[in-house]
Amino acid sequence: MITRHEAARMLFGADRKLHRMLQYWAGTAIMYMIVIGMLFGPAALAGQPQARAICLYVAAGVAVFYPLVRIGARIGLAPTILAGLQGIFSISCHVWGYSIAGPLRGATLVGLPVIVVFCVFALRPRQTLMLTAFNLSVMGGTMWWHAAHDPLHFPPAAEAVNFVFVAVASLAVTLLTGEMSKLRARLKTQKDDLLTALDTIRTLATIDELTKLANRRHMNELLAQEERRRDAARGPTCIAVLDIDFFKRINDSFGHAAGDSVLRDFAQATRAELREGDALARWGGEEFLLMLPNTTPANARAVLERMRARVAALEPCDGATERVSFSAGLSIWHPDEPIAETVNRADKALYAAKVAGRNRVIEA
Ligand SMILES: Nc1nc2c(ncn2[C@@H]2O[C@H](COP(=O)(O)OP(=O)(O)OP(=O)(O)O)[C@@H](O)[C@H]2O)c(=O)[nH]1
Repeated sequence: MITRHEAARMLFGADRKLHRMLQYWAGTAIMYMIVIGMLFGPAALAGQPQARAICLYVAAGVAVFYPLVRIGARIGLAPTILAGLQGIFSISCHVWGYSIAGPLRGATLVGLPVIVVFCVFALRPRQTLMLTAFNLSVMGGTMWWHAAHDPLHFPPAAEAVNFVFVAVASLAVTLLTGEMSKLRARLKTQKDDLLTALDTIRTLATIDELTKLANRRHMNELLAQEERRRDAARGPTCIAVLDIDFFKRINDSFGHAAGDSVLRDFAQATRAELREGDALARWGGEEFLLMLPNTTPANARAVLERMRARVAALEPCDGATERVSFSAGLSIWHPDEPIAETVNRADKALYAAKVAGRNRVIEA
């Protein structure tokens, strides 16, 4: 059986924008049904041709707009065009209804300002004003024509008063909805600005500015995530701490800017060896933390050796003869051990690699 949610999805589509447009369509369809049904339903049922014709016209119009909205969304038809067409259709219904509703015609005038309200989300304030001007000129022309040709049923004084009322109401609604549109546009700009700011904050909170690798805070989150995911069925997780050798010498001999450049090149070279799911972060000054999930120590060592080869191939800084190298301590995470302890062991292994002469990987 189809659930309510599935039925709504079938009728209004999955896309949020289309969903909203079709909801508006449904809103107007219900409004037409109520207004036209009340004004002309009984007469149409009694076989009165004018009443039947307007009921059919409205039903056909409503039916045509449903596929038009759906197709329009697919082919990228501007919502302005659709809203304009629906506005014009609605005006024609009102004018026709006004002409044939007899003493009940005043009721159709109430609907005129409502047209503007329904179009406000798709039209810009100037377009809404144009629609209102069109609306009032067509309705005003109709009233004038009837008053001139059938003053008995359309007394000129009453028509003039009706027109003034509908014009005042329509203009007031237009101005108000115009203000609403401006407010919406301002809110949208503010929302976009906030999203951009949020994006920047997120980047600043997770990325190291110099190397563009994950920063220490983000790496801690990834480690905690890995710890929570602890899954015996998966392969082991390896952790390595990498440290550039004699980095202070680079700084001291060639300046801080050269040191920064080495850090950037180092990050780019080592990152090139990562698979999806691996993580490399700047852990501190010239120290980096590598997490390789689902990787055996032998494979982790192979990754580190490839990184070492890439780093060794980097051009030394201007004036330097020695190439950049790094030392690393590697440890495997035992699932019964806190992951921070695995990092500690890798750190100790790194120290051992430094003591043993640097430019090497030592396993904890
Ligand atoms: N250029 C630059 N240098 C940094 C940055 N962060 C830390 N450093 C420097 O990195 C150097 C690290 O020096 P040490 O801890 O003595 O290590 P090392 O010279 O690499 O010696 P070993 O690790 O024992 O091989 C210090 O001089 C820090 O000032 C940075 O962002 N940019």
